[in-house]
Amino acid sequence: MSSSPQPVKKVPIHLQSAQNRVYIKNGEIVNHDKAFKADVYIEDGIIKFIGAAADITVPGGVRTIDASGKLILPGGIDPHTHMQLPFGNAVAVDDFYHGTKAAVAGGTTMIIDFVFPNKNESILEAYDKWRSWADPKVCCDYGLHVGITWWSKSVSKEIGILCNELGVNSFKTFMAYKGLYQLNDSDLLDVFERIRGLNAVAMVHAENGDIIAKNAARLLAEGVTGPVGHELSRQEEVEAEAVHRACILAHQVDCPLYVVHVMSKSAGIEIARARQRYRKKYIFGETLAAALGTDGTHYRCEHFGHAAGHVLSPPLRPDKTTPEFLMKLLASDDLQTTGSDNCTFNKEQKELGLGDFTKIPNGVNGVEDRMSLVWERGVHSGLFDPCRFVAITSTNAAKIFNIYPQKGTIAVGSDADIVIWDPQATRTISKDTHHHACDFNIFEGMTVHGVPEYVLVRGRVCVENGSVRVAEGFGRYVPSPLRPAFVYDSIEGKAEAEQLEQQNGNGSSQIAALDAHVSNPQPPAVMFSGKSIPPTPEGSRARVDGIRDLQESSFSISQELDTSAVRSSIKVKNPPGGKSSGFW
Ligand SMILES: NC(=O)NCCC(=O)O
Ligand SMILES: [Zn+2]
Ligand SMILES: [Zn+2]
Repeated sequence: MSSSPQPVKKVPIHLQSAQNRVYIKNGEIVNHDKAFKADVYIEDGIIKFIGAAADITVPGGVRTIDASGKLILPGGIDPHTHMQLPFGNAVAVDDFYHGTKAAVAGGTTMIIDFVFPNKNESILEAYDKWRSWADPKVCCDYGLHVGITWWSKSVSKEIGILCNELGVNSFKTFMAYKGLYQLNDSDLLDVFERIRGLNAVAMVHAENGDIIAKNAARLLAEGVTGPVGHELSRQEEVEAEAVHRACILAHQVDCPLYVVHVMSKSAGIEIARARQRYRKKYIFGETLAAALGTDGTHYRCEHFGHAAGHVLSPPLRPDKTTPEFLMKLLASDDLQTTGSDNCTFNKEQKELGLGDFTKIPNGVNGVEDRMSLVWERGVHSGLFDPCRFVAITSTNAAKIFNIYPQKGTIAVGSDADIVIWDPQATRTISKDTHHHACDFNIFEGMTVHGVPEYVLVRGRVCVENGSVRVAEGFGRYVPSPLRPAFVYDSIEGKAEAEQLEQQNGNGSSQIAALDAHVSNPQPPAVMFSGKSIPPTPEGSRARVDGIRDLQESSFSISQELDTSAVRSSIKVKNPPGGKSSGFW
């Protein structure tokens, strides 16, 4: 990270009115590629000037914010939310108002939500429905991915319309939720091929839905009905197998693939391996605030509400070293983004799954706490620097979904989505003080460093010293154009690279290179403001050991879990009478 000043031009700006005009002085700008001291001037929601105070004339009356000792960051982009999602018999309680208010309170200034069409529903109609829910309520800008929850010629045609006319460039497929959204391999191949043909981006929920359905039925029959059954039915090899298969399916048809919610070490390793195999092309991996900030031991809590409050898919892992392992994969660019999968249900809604874990509505909070959590566990703990923090909380998502540099950077001409970040301040997370509509917080009681002192959404000051003043409907829909250069430029160099490889006849050396990489990960250079933040030696060792363990005995972690001990400790409430119709 350099601290080089930007080249500056004298910009004579003479302002008549203070409206929509903000001047931020004395802060340190942190982008994904560099950090430097400079002032920022904003007009009508756009960054107009970055440079030294001496190079700008700011008249009185303009709103001035003194950012001395603070960092000026691009607002967070959460690429994975589900506001007011209908899921089974419940609707997520964070609607587009409460959800985006919570986002802004935590320093996230854009979300990308998911349209989930029902089976046989037109995906265009579903898109319109989501727009009609979101547009009047969003407090910050938003984009949409669309779920390919079923497959037909009409869906294929409508994908083209979404891409060419409606600003959607990313489509989520499901290898889980059998009988609901799950596609088979043949359909997945067709969907990936169609997406590739449009220069769009495929996304995948990678868990093997057939295995999950079988395991869930067996566990229920054995009397394991509580939330622990959720994780037992979909242990990490079930996730890793699907990640592996999805990467190969996508590669077969040359389609870029973004794997959402990577929740386990084994799945993370599969992404790292695929990225090595394909030379960083095709495959991108996202993990979640939940996976970085807590773990699956909560499923063993005997209070149903507490355990069910942590249920999401794929589940949190009971292995307590998983969060740090995933954080290190983010540090080494084996994973690229962090989302929240914010999809919140109240205790009463979670109780739909009393007596049958497959009926617990899936989802947790995270949109408000994602930024602070990643700061705490990534930067504050010394694993990576603030530039990498910006990359994995904002810039990489903007690049992958092709909204960069409008979003994801502090630059002249970019939207003024800005967070003034106090890296030393702390806050303690609680359901009693959060801005979500839900009555539970999976990070309850955690104290985190890194607090957004000010948050500007397109130039509008929405957070100021702890007070959150958002405007319902202020946010706008942000279209995502086709062919993200960040994704497609590298893919299109593929033929050349493969030719070279064939000439060198070095197929097997790829594996050797991968093994060298994963057993000897290179810690990133951690420099900030001229100070070196060394990665903890214990941490590095833990990562190496973790990867070696995984390599020595494939998927050993999930097998080690003593399920018989868990089963005998579960109280059976309302054993199910018949076949479950839960979320498989
Ligand atoms: N993740 C989760 O449990 N709920 C939301 C739906 C999904 O992302 O699969
Ligand atoms: Zn999913
Ligand atoms: Zn999700």
